[in-house]
Amino acid sequence: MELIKDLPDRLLFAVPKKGRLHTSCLSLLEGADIQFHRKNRLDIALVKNLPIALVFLPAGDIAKFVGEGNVDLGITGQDMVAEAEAQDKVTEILELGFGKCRLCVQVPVKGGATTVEELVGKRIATSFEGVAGKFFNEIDAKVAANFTSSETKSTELVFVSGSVEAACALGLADGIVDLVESGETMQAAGLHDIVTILSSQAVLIASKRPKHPELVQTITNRIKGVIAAQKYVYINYNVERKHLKEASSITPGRQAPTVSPLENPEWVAVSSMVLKNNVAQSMDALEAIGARDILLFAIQNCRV
Ligand SMILES: Nc1ncnc2c1ncn2[C@@H]1O[C@H](COP(=O)(O)OP(=O)(O)OP(=O)(O)O)[C@@H](O)[C@H]1O
Ligand SMILES: O=P(O)(O)OC[C@H]1O[C@H](OP(=O)(O)OP(=O)(O)O)[C@H](O)[C@@H]1O
Ligand SMILES: [Mg+2]
Repeated sequence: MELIKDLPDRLLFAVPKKGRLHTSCLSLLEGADIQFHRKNRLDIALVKNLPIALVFLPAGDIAKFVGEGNVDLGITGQDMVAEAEAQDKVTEILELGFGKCRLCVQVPVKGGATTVEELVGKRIATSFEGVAGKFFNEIDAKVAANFTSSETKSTELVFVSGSVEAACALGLADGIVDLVESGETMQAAGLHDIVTILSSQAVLIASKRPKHPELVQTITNRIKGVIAAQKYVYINYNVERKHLKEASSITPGRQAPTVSPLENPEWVAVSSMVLKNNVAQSMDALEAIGARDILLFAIQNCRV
């Protein structure tokens, strides 16, 4: 097959083929000008404008492929890296700011355990057998150490691949370990969280010895640019020269603000990058020192 023949010379970049991270990954690739056409049902797509092939894989398998060096680069959740026990086998290059969630121990609100220690010896449903197993092994050992009897209780893990929240209501488990973002699914199932095992977000990961290190750097720089462009906006305003010091402290920029002279020597034009989530406060503060014609621009892309 033509496509397979082309792969050895290309950097392989694994992205989630579906699910929560898929759409955000596609817009990241578009922002980084990584152009490809994915044929229907095909999980490999050659990039048209760079020597890269995208490999569409389940988010849960990506850390393993990157860790083993089968692919150079990947995007997945930090929870998946932990579950694959790949933290030491991959380099986490960049947090991507989406797919934010927490992996939590959850129990029924009514009549459930109030501490994780109370769950020792009981049944826990989860798709995160690795992380949850390690967590409860430690709790089991801690409880056993405080117990004089020689009998140690082990918490039983019950593997379920999805809809984990249903397990308690169905009588399959006494608690669960699963992801929480808004908390909507958990609340709808009559559960609440008693412990956060880990916090997670999507990350760009690379294998320890990538076959195409320069391309890894190029893609990293491009993705950094897209993320920075999403985080910042560009502000431009006029202010009296005598207020320039205050103005600069309101909008310091990443290095320093750009200051340009105006026809009126008592005034200057200032432009600067500002964090999007601070921008209303910055505009209020600028207005308060008499700045005029305050304009805000979206940044399409940048390198910082
Ligand atoms: N509700 C959520 N909010 C934010 N991020 C999430 C959420 N659920 C999952 N994630 C992140 O997305 C990753 C992939 O989860 P996703 O649900 O897409 O995979 P999956 O459960 O294997 O697939 P599917 O649910 O389609 O069967 C998770 O490992 C986690 O990092
Ligand atoms: O706190 P929330 O915003 O409600 O999100 C949490 C839910 O999202 C994920 O499920 P997903 O939609 O992937 O379904 P799944 O159980 O089939 O994996 C996760 O497993 C939780 O069930
Ligand atoms: Mg899911």
